[in-house]
Amino acid sequence: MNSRLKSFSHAFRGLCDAVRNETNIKIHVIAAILVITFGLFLQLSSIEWLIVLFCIGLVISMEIINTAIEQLADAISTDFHPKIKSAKDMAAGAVLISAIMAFIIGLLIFVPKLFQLCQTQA
Ligand SMILES: Nc1ncnc2c1ncn2[C@@H]1O[C@H](COP(=O)(O)OP(=O)(O)OP(=O)(O)O)[C@@H](O)[C@H]1O
Repeated sequence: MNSRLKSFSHAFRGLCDAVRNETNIKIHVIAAILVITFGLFLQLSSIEWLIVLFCIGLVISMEIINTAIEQLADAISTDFHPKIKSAKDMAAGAVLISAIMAFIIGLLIFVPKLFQLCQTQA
């Protein structure tokens, strides 16, 4: 197989493994499907779609990197090690920041749209 195609298939296998085995990633994927459905219903503008899709991609990517770091750390040692603690906590912190930012951005985009919808219905 062409080496580029091989790298792509490894990446795709990693993605499938992550979604199949990691509960947190499953939750993020379900949340992403709900947000996209809601976005279609509220007819987001192009720029709003760009921001929403970027946030979804960022949070899921961060969660996958966090899982990869956890697995790598566990493969090295499951004994307590301050550096492993620090690495795992930092990776979890990165997920937390991206999720909080995505949540705030989601509120800024969706709440005014919902108010608009309620006003037009009233
Ligand atoms: N080998 C270790 N040495 C030191 N601290 C560790 C070690 N393994 C885990 N920890 C600590 O325990 C926390 C939880 O680690 P764990 O690997 O269980 O991830 P988790 O929070 O269960 O992640 P997830 O829910 O995404 O699977 C880490 O953030 C870290 O603070």
